[in-house]
Amino acid sequence: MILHQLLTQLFSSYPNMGKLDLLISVMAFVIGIASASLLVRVRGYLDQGKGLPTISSFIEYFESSYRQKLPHIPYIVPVRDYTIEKPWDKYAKSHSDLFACPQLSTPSYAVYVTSNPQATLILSNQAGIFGKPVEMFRYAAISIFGKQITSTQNGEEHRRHKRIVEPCLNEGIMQAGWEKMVEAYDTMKVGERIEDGGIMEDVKDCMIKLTLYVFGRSGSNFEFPWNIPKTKSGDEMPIAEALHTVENSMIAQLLVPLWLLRYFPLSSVRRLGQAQVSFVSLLRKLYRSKRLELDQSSEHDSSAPPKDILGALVASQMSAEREERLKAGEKGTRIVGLMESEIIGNIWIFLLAGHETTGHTLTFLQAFLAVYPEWQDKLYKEIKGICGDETPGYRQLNQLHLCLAACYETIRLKDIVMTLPKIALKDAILPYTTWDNQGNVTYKTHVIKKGSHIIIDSPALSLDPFVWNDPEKFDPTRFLDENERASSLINNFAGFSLGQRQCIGKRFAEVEMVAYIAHSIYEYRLYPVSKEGESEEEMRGRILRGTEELTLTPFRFGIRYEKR
Ligand code: HEM
Repeated sequence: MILHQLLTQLFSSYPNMGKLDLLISVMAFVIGIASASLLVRVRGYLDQGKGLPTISSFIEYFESSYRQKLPHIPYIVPVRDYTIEKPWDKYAKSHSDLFACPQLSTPSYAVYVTSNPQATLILSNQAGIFGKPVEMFRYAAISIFGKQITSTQNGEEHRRHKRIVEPCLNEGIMQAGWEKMVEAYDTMKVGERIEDGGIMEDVKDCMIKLTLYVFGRSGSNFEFPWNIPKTKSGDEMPIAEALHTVENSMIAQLLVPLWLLRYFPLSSVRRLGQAQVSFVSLLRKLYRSKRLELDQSSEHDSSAPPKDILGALVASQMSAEREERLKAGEKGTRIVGLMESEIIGNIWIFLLAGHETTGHTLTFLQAFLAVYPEWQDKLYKEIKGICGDETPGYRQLNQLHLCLAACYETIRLKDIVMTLPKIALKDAILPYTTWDNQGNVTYKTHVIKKGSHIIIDSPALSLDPFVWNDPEKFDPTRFLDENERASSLINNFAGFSLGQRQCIGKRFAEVEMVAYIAHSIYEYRLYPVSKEGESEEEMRGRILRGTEELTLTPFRFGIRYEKR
């Protein structure tokens, strides 16, 4: 209507011009103004980055799931400038640990990438000045089932989620996590036929199944067969199959709308939609029945906290509601804690953030141990020294320092999450350093305008030679307590992020990983499986490499498990 009126007015104002010519002229004028304002903005961001080395790009470069798949086109799609193979290289070449990264696709804000340790601490700890860029695609996409903690902004919204989510990862859940991992490990040995030794053909696939199994069993005691059968299409899928299918198609689940998945002409794609629908509907039913169960049991006995994550989440929510009722009496009708969709969203994020990260770390860890067998001997010595002839148990967890250090060292060298984006909520100043060929460092600062995005380049930070001795070397002892630099290194280690937004499942991941590694090294020696005609060097390169999917993802490789 408005458009019609505008056009009528326009045509009557220029009666001597043809309608088509007039329209073309107006469009050219609008495009010209838009391009000029874009250029002015980009120019502004170039000015903001003055004095810094620059990597320009036409695309939103920090959405990791796709950048590695694109061809390298300088200034347009500068794939090689951000290589995941050698993350520190770009800083080494430019002698600076802060870059300006103007992106034509995001003209409303400036973008920077940093690997500076002090800047990382400031960005992580000053939550009122640096928030989360929650409008970024990655955070918006993962809220498909309901808002969840990872995509909340610092402050009230994040506190509301954390208040409910954090208490559910309690001591009981940690112990259950250990027990379920041991159960998963035993199931895996049978499923992969390696009980008496043999080849695990696809380590990544096995570790993903393993951590999914742990999530399913500690999530809500779901039945989890090692080889999950496929149900007929059209049926509601059993939870293990729904979980497994959703997990296997994470990028499609996040990118493709549900209606398209459900009505797509190919049955294999429709199956993905069916898995999503089943997954959410099963979680909803479980949530409601858990509430009912806890409601009834609390009338008789409130002493035993639930030992499954869903139960603990529901208990945490119900306790927030009870607290509110006590405070407000009969008037206590205000909604507190999380809505049902947010509970589902948080269970989903536990799955998404929890099992793939842990599975990939365990895969890379086994690759490191297979190519550096001396570390297997050291781990075995620690495990035997602490557990003797008993198989490792949860009570020994806090003594297995080298096992835990090996997990940290793996994440240092193979940073699974890869980028930690932040947004300046106010104008701010960030430190950075430059250095000359002799290694003489100059400390500098840069003004960051409100609204700018700053990406913490955690893989590069973990390889910074000014922080880590011999950074490329796999050496877990750098994380041991007796090493005097260890505590300061751990405090600055960004593999689990830092500050208020640090990984909430860090301890759970540590429990799972130490349980697996302590059990497997206690029982087996691990050997890499080479391909025919492959040199030692090539084999190492192959099994230690990864690619970018949702997280840093190992390629397919096998490991021979030999019984000790
Ligand atoms: C080796 C395993 C893991 C690694 C390396 C890891 C790493 C990370 C990182 C780097 C972040 C920050 C992400 C960002 O700011 O965008 C994060 C956040 C998070 N992680 Fe993990 N994680 C691991 C395991 C887990 C597990 C097992 C769980 C759940 C049980 C979990 C749940 C979460 C949640 C809920 C957040 C969001 C926290 C918040 O925003 O307050 N993670 N993780």
